Amino acid sequence: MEKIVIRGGRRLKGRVKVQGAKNAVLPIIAATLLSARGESEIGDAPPLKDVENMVKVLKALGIKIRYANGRIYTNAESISETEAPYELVRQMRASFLVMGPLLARTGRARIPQPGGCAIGTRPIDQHLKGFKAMGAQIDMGQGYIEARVDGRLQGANIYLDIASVGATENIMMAATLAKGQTVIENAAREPEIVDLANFLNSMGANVRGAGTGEIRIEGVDFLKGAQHTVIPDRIEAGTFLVAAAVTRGSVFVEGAIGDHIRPLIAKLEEIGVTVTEEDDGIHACCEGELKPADVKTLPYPGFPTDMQAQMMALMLTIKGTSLITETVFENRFMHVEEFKRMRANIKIDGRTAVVEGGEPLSGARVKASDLRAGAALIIAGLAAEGETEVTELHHLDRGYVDLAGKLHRLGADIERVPVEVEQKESASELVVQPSYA
Ligand SMILES: CC(=O)N[C@H]1[C@@H](OP(=O)(O)OP(=O)(O)OC[C@H]2O[C@@H](n3ccc(=O)[nH]c3=O)[C@H](O)[C@@H]2O)O[C@H](CO)[C@@H](O)[C@@H]1O
Ligand SMILES: C=C(OP(=O)(O)O)C(=O)O
Repeated sequence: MEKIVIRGGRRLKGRVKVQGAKNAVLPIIAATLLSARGESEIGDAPPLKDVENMVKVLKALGIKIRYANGRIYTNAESISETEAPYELVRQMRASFLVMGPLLARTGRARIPQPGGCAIGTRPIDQHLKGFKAMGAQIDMGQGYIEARVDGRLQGANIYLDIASVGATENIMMAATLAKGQTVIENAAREPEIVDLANFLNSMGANVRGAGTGEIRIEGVDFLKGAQHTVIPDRIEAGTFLVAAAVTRGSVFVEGAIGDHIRPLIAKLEEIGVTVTEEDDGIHACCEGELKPADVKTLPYPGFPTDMQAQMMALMLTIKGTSLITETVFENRFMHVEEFKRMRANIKIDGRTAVVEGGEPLSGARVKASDLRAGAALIIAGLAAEGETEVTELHHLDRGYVDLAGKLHRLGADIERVPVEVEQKESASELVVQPSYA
């Protein structure tokens, strides 16, 4: 077990390169299952725990897949299994994204119920509604969801009650091989949906409208392997821009795409951060005093929920009251209790956190309750007085490649070290299995 130790007070300065997007590469790996001919090759696949797990899920389905030097090679001409292993699905909800492709390719899929996680209950009713509309029979029992269809899925009109990212992706993938046209209304519009659609189209699919609220998919008879490079990770990029602001530093995030993080850039500018978009990335720099601001998370193109915790860390360093409202997940304030250990003044009022910022944060021992909470605690530690120790790093490793190393190279006093024996002595810590997602 390891922890990250940060001694706060240093300004970040320099240049950092953004990794490939976790939330783009995971559905794209699942989509390679749709190819009945030839090999797929995915570039800029970040070496994350989630990527490793998704590769293992596909391996368990009997397809040829290997990961080397940031590239994933798959050949799914033959699929020998239609059941995803519980141990892997339990660790990563995104593995449920194999259901659409499996159903479309083989007419069968048996996936363990993915369950909730630290940020919310995260039902999958919209995914299942889509598959049912396309003619699949869905059976739920004993912790598994079984979907089956005799012959091909049928194209259908599907209105999503919630613009769910995962449901849009799962249904879009299933529809590529369905008979006739599928229309997804109230579809999610995230850049990762567009990236997936681009990959599907390069495999021979006919997907139009990705990135808008209405996606039209004309089913085709088969798909072939294709080459693709995933988009840069907008959440990792945003995390570095916010970290620059937290330390009142100056950081250039190479590869960041302004159009993918428009609401974050707008909010940083409103606060007083100078953000400059260049051809090859985005620069954030702080000179004057920063002002408090209110933030409300929303589906894309609104402010991303995956940046909410990091933004809260920034608000804690700004004098005055900021309101942070979380509307996407019902329980995404677990980091608040940990911030309080650092002497943060935050009150929760329903879905809104009232942040009284400007008082110095004090270094403390804190735990990452989820992936973005982990990143937020680390960047709060960059501004805190004294030493902060962040544990439960398995959450962080799901989505960030070497965050501590990258911050260190930007000038932070930060290191990742093994947890000392005295910290392991709590029996509960030794027996509880980490739940990743
Ligand atoms: C791997 C991946 O891409 N993960 C992202 C994806 O997660 P994910 O795809 O799971 O998120 P969704 O967009 O599906 O979830 C949004 C909201 O809809 C609800 N919901 C979703 C599906 C459903 O069938 N029924 C339902 O009620 C969820 O509980 C949640 O409250 O989008 C989230 C919202 O931007 C991000 O935080 C995650 O980082
Ligand atoms: C919530 C997240 O991811 P996941 O959907 O994989 O849990 C995230 O990336 O912040």
